[in-house]
Amino acid sequence: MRPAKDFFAPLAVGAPAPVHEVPARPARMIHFFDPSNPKMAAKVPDMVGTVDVLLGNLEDAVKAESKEAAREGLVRIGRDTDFGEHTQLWTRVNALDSPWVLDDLTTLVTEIGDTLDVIMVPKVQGPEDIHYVDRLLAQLEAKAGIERPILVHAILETARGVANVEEICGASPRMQGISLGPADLAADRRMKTTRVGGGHPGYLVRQDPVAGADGTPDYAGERPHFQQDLWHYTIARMVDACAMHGIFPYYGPFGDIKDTVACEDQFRNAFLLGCVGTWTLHPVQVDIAKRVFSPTAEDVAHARRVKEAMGDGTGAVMLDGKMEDDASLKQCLVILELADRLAATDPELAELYAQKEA
Ligand SMILES: CC(=O)SCCNC(=O)CCNC(=O)[C@H](O)C(C)(C)COP(=O)(O)OP(=O)(O)OC[C@H]1O[C@@H](n2cnc3c(N)ncnc32)[C@H](O)[C@@H]1OP(=O)(O)O
Ligand SMILES: CC(=O)C(=O)O
Ligand SMILES: [Mg+2]
Repeated sequence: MRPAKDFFAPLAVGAPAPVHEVPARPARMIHFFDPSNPKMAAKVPDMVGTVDVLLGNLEDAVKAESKEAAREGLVRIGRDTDFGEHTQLWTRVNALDSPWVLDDLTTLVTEIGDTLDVIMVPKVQGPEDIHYVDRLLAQLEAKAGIERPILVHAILETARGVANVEEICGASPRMQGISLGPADLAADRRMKTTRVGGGHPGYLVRQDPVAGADGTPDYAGERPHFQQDLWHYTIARMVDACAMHGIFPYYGPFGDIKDTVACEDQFRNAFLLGCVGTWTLHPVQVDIAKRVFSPTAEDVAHARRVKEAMGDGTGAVMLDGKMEDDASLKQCLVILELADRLAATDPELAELYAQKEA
């Protein structure tokens, strides 16, 4: 165990000092692209400013024969692209047990480490995986003369990872956040869904049977049923672990690209439960993520009214027939803080929220 006094000490001589608080930069959508795919890579410069995070993916979805091309492509993009003030560059490296990850980390940190904001580590099993990456990054940062620490994001996609999620979140001051990895997690848990995220029509609850003419339950009669969220438990657990450690939870991929309606539902469930963003796999998902992970103008206006009505923040008042008090004010302050943060980087939202105020 690392004692508290050493928690924020650099792990290599010459490495930058770890951050004491993870910067709350907007990351409503982490947009995935394959740097070995020339068509996708060519679109990256035009996406700057339209997405909060561009993520060069090196892991799953990149063919084994293209791993080196993806790594080299990402180095080129990192060197040649101006990411501006508001779009971050992240990467997802290959898994820690793969033959590619050591070269991924070594190459990326030494070649474009000062441009990379966050490294996403897949299939994290426990704090030991984060400790390994933490020390190695410190060594590489020192070697490359990088002046601010690169942050680490873990994907929650194994049963062991879920069991250890609190320890993973607290394993290093580099920990920026966690994303749900529903595909690998489903396989690892031996769940029986073959979908990449989203619900399943078989996972439902059904209303009790009503009594038939003879007074006995009519099991064959019409009985409303409702599809349930397969991911609720894991997302809720991830949100609590992240909140406890002051880092950020994200929904992951929604693989049914054509089903934009269910995609929006899944994203919104995650937003309401506390996630700050999601992955976008295709350009069609970007606006959905932007819409869902930005509070609505109505929510912002309501939160402002509660804040106003609550004066010094204590006591209870009635507003539109509803009780508001110290606790509901805190809920409203969450919305207002997020709205202010997003408006600072998104002029359209700034205007929308200001209009509602006028
Ligand atoms: C479980 C996990 O690990 S999830 C994370 C790993 N998976 C990924 O990263 C997947 C990323 N996304 C993709 O690979 C692709 O979007 C696919 C394979 C899902 C669909 O690709 P396509 O069949 O080419 O989609 P489609 O034909 O609708 O693409 C339309 C245009 O958008 C482009 N495009 C598609 N996805 C992206 C993207 N993620 N970023 C930028 N541009 C994209 C295509 O190149 C195409 O460009 P064009 O009009 O110049 O030809
Ligand atoms: C997100 C991811 O990697 C997965 O679902 O497996
Ligand atoms: Mg995965």
